[in-house]
Amino acid sequence: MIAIIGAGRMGEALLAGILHTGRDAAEVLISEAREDRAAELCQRYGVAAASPAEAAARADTLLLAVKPQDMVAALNEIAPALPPGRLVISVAAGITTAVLEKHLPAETAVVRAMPNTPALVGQGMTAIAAGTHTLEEHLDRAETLLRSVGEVVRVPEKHLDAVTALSGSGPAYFYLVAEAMIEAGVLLGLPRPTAERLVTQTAVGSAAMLRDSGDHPTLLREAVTSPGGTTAAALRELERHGLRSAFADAVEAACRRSAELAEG
Ligand SMILES: NC(=O)C1=CN([C@@H]2O[C@H](COP(=O)(O)OP(=O)(O)OC[C@H]3O[C@@H](n4cnc5c(N)ncnc54)[C@H](OP(=O)(O)O)[C@@H]3O)[C@@H](O)[C@H]2O)C=CC1
Ligand SMILES: O=C(O)[C@@H]1CCC=N1
Repeated sequence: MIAIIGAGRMGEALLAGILHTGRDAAEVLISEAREDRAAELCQRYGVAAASPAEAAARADTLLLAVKPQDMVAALNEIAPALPPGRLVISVAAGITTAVLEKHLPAETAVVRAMPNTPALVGQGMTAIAAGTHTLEEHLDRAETLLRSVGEVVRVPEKHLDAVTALSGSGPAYFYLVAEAMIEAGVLLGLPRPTAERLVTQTAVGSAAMLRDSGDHPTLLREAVTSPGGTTAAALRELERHGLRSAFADAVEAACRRSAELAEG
């Protein structure tokens, strides 16, 4: 039995992804603070709801997806009901395995994970790191579970704030670029639905090339950039507006914020 504690946006993405891979809904519990949200998800996905303590007592694997600011309160709710031998996976930004272990019974196996919302469609990217009492078997279990919603990599925990800044928050950066491109198309007089369709399929096609061609992004970009052509004119403007340093600063800010969230 798996329990998802905190079924907000990320919790739902993981829930949908896990069920999509054929796991029986009777084997999944959700625990969600907002009752109307819990009822809606139970109806949509056919899972049952439980209190955090009941979920802790019944599930072998607990997936904690509450906001970092709510994590200690959630840990305090589940800790008294958690039998030995359970696996606790947290997806909260910034919350270290040391914090998780401090608020759980001694020797609890914890895994800190950083997924992203494309898990909802089975295209997530998750990085995982082990806690002090986490055995290979626990990491394998976490990896198998999270692989049901996309790709998984193992990283040392010291890299998880950077991972959070890059792939955890990353979908938002791509969506912002998509929004900006759609607006630029509308500015040039394209009907909005046409601009949306052009940008969406361009994003999908570019992502497929990035993943499947085996070529570095630089090579792919160069292949689009004809000498003296339109792309070179556009890229010069993006460089002039500091796109690369904007990304460097943005990702650094996200990494710093992730580290701050650990401090509560
Ligand atoms: N959104 C994303 O793309 C990603 C998010 N994450 C991490 O996932 C976590 C959740 O983020 P997100 O889904 O965006 O946030 P949400 O606020 O959408 O979801 C969290 C949910 O948990 C509920 N909740 C709070 N406390 C408890 C509790 N004790 N027991 C049960 N439910 C509780 C909240 O209710 P209420 O609103 O009433 O507080 C809310 O519905 C965060 O820690 C975030 O860092 C990780 C990777 C990506
Ligand atoms: O914005 C956040 O804090 C969370 C963590 C990564 C993505 N969303």
